[in-house]
Amino acid sequence: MAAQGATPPPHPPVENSAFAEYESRKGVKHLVDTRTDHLKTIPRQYVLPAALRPLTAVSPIPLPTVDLSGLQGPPAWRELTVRHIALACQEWGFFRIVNHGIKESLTEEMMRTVDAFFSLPWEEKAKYTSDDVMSTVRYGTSMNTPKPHILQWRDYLRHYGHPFYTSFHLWPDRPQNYREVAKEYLEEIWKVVLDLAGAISEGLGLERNYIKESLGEGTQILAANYYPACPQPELTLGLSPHSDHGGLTLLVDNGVTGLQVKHDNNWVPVPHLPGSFLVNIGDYLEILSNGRYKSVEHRAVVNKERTRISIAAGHGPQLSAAIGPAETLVEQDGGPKYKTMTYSDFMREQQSSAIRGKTALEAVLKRVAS
Ligand SMILES: O=C(O)CCC(=O)C(=O)O
Ligand SMILES: [Fe+2]
Repeated sequence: MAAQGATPPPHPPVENSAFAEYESRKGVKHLVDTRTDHLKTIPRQYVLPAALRPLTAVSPIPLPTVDLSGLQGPPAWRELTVRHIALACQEWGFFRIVNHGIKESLTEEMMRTVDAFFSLPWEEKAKYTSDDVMSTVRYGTSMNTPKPHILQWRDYLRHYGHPFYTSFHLWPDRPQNYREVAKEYLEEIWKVVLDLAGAISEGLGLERNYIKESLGEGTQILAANYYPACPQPELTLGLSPHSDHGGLTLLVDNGVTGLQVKHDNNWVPVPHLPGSFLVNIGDYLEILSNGRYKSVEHRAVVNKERTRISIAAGHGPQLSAAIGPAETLVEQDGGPKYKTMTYSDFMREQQSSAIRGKTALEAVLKRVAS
């Protein structure tokens, strides 16, 4: 019992008595939709300790914006674009691309289709739940791991993309056009990723095809995130700080801001820019570049008014590939900074952790040091 006269708690008590473990597995959209009394406070399972709450963002600082059409231009223009990308990778690890060739109408259709998927009855989406973090198609809530953790205000759909023969037949078949739209979208994204891979290889002083060859058949993973409006956004997060395990992630949202990027130890909010994609460096490229480029921590905050949807497409090599630093860079640096391991082992480790940040990558670094 609280002592009389004690300081009141910093936020109103959370009305969560009926919110059982089983209910939380149904996710935040289900929680918000089924509360006819209008949820005013969030269940305590979502309340972060004070130190981890999203209070510390600084004002937006413009991210580098790269005009990708330069990669198709005359050699001097291409060279400038390659340098622009290299600088953005070095300084930020996060940048915007414009004139990337993906039709805005396709991105909008993909966004509507994803929205329609999340709007399906919970029982339909539940067909895709799985405790296996490597599952080909997976619908869930909070973080990817089934390990106990403070819950996050996020539902997600995650599945493999290119090469499509491994998973296409297992993707959601509702809404009816999901497979068709998602395939077209992911195919277009894959082309842009190959263009970027060529430019990034050159920027690192490697052959233009270096990253493309290292990707091989590749592993493309789509993560669609659904963050409903939240009555107490200051107490929780949509997605906790993490880096992406792949090399390059292409990200779009539905125009509702919420992404924050860690830059110079500050959380910087990233505003929406219509028609652009955000690109970020993930762990595989940090490893391949022997640490010249760093994967960047980012997180998603939620808000009181509007549902936010984001679609991230991550790209790494095929699962069986050994990931390690490029030989040429290792020679220049006098040794590898990361141990080589298979991409699937790395991904499993990263996706299983309930404390994210860059823990999986740090584990790889430690193995080299010891
Ligand atoms: O919602 C966002 O903006 C971030 C999503 C994200 O980081 C991810 O899915 O890996
Ligand atoms: Fe991410």
